[in-house]
Amino acid sequence: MSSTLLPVADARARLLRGVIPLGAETVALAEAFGRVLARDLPAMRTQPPEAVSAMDGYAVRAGDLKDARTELAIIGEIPAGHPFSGTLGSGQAARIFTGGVVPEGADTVIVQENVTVLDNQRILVNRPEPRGRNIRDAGLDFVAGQTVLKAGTLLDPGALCLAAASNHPALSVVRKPRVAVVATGDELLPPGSEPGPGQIIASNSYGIGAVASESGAEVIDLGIVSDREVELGNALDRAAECGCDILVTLGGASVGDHDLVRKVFVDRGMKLDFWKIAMRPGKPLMHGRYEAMRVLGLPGNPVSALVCGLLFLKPLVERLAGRPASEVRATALLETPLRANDGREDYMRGIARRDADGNLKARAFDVQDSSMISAFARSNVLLVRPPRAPAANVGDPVEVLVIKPGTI
Ligand SMILES: Nc1nc2c(c(=O)[nH]1)N[C@H]1C(S)=C(S)[C@@H](COP(=O)(O)OP(=O)(O)OC[C@H]3O[C@@H](n4cnc5c(N)ncnc54)[C@H](O)[C@@H]3O)O[C@H]1N2
Ligand code: MOO
Repeated sequence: MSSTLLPVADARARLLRGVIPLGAETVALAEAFGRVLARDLPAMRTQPPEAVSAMDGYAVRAGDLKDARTELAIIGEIPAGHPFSGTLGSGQAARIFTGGVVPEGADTVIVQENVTVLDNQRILVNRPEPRGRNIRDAGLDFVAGQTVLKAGTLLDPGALCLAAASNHPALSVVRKPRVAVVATGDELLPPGSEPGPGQIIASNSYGIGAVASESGAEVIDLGIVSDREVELGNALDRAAECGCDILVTLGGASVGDHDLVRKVFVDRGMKLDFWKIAMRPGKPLMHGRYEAMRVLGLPGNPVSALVCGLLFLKPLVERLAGRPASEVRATALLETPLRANDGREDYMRGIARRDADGNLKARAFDVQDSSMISAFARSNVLLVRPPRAPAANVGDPVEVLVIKPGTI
């Protein structure tokens, strides 16, 4: 049966084929953290705008400092933001502070630790310094018109600082993908409810919403709808009306009499791209297009939804958001044996750790039921078992998809 299922790599390639970053919008600098620059950013000014002192000390002429110790006359004081209007002549010094503009005539700054103050008009420079010491030339950091950040840059703390210093109060960034999430199922209630017989708490929206927003999306929670055609159809309309780029459905993806998502959506005009992939967990994954919107149907089992979210929703959102793919994989050595795999690529919940020698070791949990949220929450990796992988022994290499990068 599994030979008819679409391989995971093919499904991912189909999903991402031709996907390019969304259009641009302008946001204030204070809102731009984590966004992606839509255009090259030119500096609107030169930094520093003039030669400035890198230290607290005295601006001098290096040519005056021939002797081991030189006495100089102080002609003024230059704090940052208060340039000196005069010119420094031979035998003269100006008190200067870090960031102060180096006055005309001066070419060197002596740190105050190397100076003896004789009185408030004279100093003794205790040792000569090479010309240019402790001066930041104009344009050391960047010059006006220079491209300081390239289109596609993720606006991290350093990039934001640079954009601000270049005098941009707002930035043109890639629009955030809008991702609507709808949970389907008669048995579902929101957290904080008092479930009746057969009812459970809908958890998947929270995990999937987090995957989407972590990947750069704006998430719109469309709540819970029952397994009724009219409600599912309404959810599709609501997502399309709110201009969503992606609608994620949770549950109702399989073959049961109440698994209606695909049927209802196809009846309403969704173009089905694929349904059912050779993956465990996550076999009933569905992808389609409805008008301008992509539809990703994730299975209802919480672990299936989360694994599909990481493998499909995350790279799709990242691509639309203009972000680099953040998926991290590594090779680990097995700490426990694994059985031979069947025809579905298996993503086993497990734990990886570094041993005393720095080798990455991984083990899968004994029970791999796709309903077990607790096991997923404890995992820091998924052990990836290709279709038909033979049994593996302790010490054999295994590919791991790292889901908590900070932990190994
Ligand atoms: N005869 C077959 N039965 C099933 C097959 C199959 O091939 N033949 N596939 C199984 C696999 S694999 C999966 S995965 C599940 C997924 O099915 P659905 O996507 O239709 O999911 P549901 O039936 O709606 O729910 C499954 C399970 O998860 C719970 N659930 C659903 N939504 C949520 C939510 N938002 N938060 C928490 N838990 C949720 C739901 O109550 C069910 O227990 O189908 C197998 N069956
Ligand atoms: O594919 Mo289902 O996701 O095995 O549980």
